[in-house]
Amino acid sequence: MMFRSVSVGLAKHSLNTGRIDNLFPSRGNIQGGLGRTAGIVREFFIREASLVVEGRLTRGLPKEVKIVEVGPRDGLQNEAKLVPAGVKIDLIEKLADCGLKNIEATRRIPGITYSALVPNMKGYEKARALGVEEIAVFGGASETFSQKNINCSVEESIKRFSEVVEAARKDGVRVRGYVSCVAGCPYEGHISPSAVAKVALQLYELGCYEISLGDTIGVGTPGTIAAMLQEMGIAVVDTSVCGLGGCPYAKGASGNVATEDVVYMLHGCGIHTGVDLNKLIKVGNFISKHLERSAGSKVGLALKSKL
Ligand SMILES: CC(C)(COP(=O)([O-])OP(=O)([O-])OC[C@H]1O[C@@H](n2cnc3c(N)ncnc32)[C@H](O)[C@@H]1OP(=O)([O-])[O-])[C@@H](O)C(=O)NCCC(=O)NCCSC(=O)C[C@@](C)(O)CC(=O)[O-]
Repeated sequence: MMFRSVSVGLAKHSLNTGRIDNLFPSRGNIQGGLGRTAGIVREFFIREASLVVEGRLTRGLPKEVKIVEVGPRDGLQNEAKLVPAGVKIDLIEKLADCGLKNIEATRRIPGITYSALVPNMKGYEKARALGVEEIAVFGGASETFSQKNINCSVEESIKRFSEVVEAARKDGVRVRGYVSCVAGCPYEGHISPSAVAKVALQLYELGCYEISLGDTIGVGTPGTIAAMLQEMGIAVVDTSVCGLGGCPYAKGASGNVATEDVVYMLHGCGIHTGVDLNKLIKVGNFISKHLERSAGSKVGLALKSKL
């Protein structure tokens, strides 16, 4: 079995420039006249660019990555300020216009796959009534988180999902499976890779076409993620515009990795996403303005004044 999707933690940590800097020792090519920070940043980009050209940085990486944009659902679910339906619809349409082809939401535009989160048959019936073509069932690798999030044990959740997946199969609806707390739980702490593998396998065997492994509270490191995954080669990443979101049932959830930052990093590594970064940054500004907060993406902040 190959898990093709990892959300949040792995991407978050691979964006950490400290770690990247440690990997590539300085070649001392800072241009004179630049300030210290600008010099370091410039040096980093020069080094990164030359490594991309040499192929050392990108060897073994996929040519293309599918981004699953979760901003309109996960991103807004924890907002104190009510986001009117009109703003949500605008957000979804603007995200689609950036080239994002997979968006977690319930607004439909031809050619875009919209998915809705479904915990049980009642949720499935509501999603079907809205005409969604894809749903996601969401379980957890931690018993306590499962109880807090969906009010049942992990075992009971799998029973509920089996009914949902069976109904979806009959209706020709695709089902994605989420496993939360794969790198740690806010209530139980360490979660063993075998607990993650067990739930992931159950979801896969039920018929989920893709399993999204969520580091719900953002505690994973390359070390913990590598211990969990036997096969790497991940080419699907869940992200949220502006880094919005976080599960309200996971205390300490630190939000999601920002779509803008992931797209920037992937493009910088020569990996195709089909997403227009400039447009995406504008969408980030649009929703940040509405939520009255500064952009949650580093790239959004850095490039804001240039657009
Ligand atoms: C799952 C339930 C509904 C179980 O809730 P429950 O109380 O165990 O359900 P129940 O079957 O006993 O029913 C109780 C009442 O809820 C109603 N009900 C039952 N089901 C539904 C439904 N689907 N839609 C609307 N209403 C529903 C049902 O009809 C009944 O209403 P009453 O008859 O008493 O008036 C509840 O625990 C719940 O709503 N949990 C919230 C889950 C949630 O939204 N979590 C956040 C998203 S998960 C996340 O963010 C993590 C993720 C996915 O992003 C990945 C990651 O980062 O890790």
